[in-house]
Amino acid sequence: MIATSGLSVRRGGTELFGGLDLHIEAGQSVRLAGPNGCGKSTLLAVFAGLCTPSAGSVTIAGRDPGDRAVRALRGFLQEPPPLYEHLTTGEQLALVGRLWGVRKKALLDRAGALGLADRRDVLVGELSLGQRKKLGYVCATAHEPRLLLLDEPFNALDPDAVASVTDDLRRRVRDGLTTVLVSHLDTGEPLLIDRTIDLGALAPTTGDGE
Ligand SMILES: Nc1ncnc2c1ncn2[C@@H]1O[C@H](COP(=O)(O)OP(=O)(O)OP(=O)(O)O)[C@@H](O)[C@H]1O
Repeated sequence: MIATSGLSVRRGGTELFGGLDLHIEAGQSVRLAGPNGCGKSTLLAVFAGLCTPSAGSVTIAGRDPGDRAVRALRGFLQEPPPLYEHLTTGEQLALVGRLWGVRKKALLDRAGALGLADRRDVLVGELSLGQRKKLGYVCATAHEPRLLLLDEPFNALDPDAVASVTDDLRRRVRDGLTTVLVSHLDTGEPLLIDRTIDLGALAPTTGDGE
């Protein structure tokens, strides 16, 4: 599903990943680990087509990460989730549903199951951090992606929400979803992680700034 060859990314005067060769097979669940600043979010951004490598290459399902077809198979829960502050929760879901051809009701039901039922007519800008995270999760998974990039999906979630999101993810993983997860939180619940990649073990090199 994901392949990198000789991948390096220059950010903030630091060269990250040092020529990383990586293969993540379809259906695998991978956790990116390592200390603050080692490049976990940056690697997700590369997989999302939002950050261009300074060296090497990356493909998703054999294509460039920015390819249109890749966008349809990939979901990305960013930290923080990009949402429209001036839309209501219901309008945000309707917008995402329209983009992907998914019924608004189905998305409202999923949001309701995460405890957002009474937030439907509330502006996104007036949601709490945890509520935004839940909404971001529903949006990121609205089109039933085959690849899901997750940046701190459990941040700010209460224990019930952690359990609900974990259950949802486990179901998707069992159905063949490929996941790349960044999380500092040990939820205490196995997420069916096949492999942990320690980016901290790849020493960054410092040089001229970007
Ligand atoms: N927008 C940016 N512009 C310049 N440098 C950046 C930018 N975002 C991140 N960096 C730098 O890139 C490096 C990797 O950052 P990144 O956020 O990917 O690390 P991380 O492992 O996800 O960290 P954390 O665990 O704190 O979330 C850091 O040295 C950081 O300063």
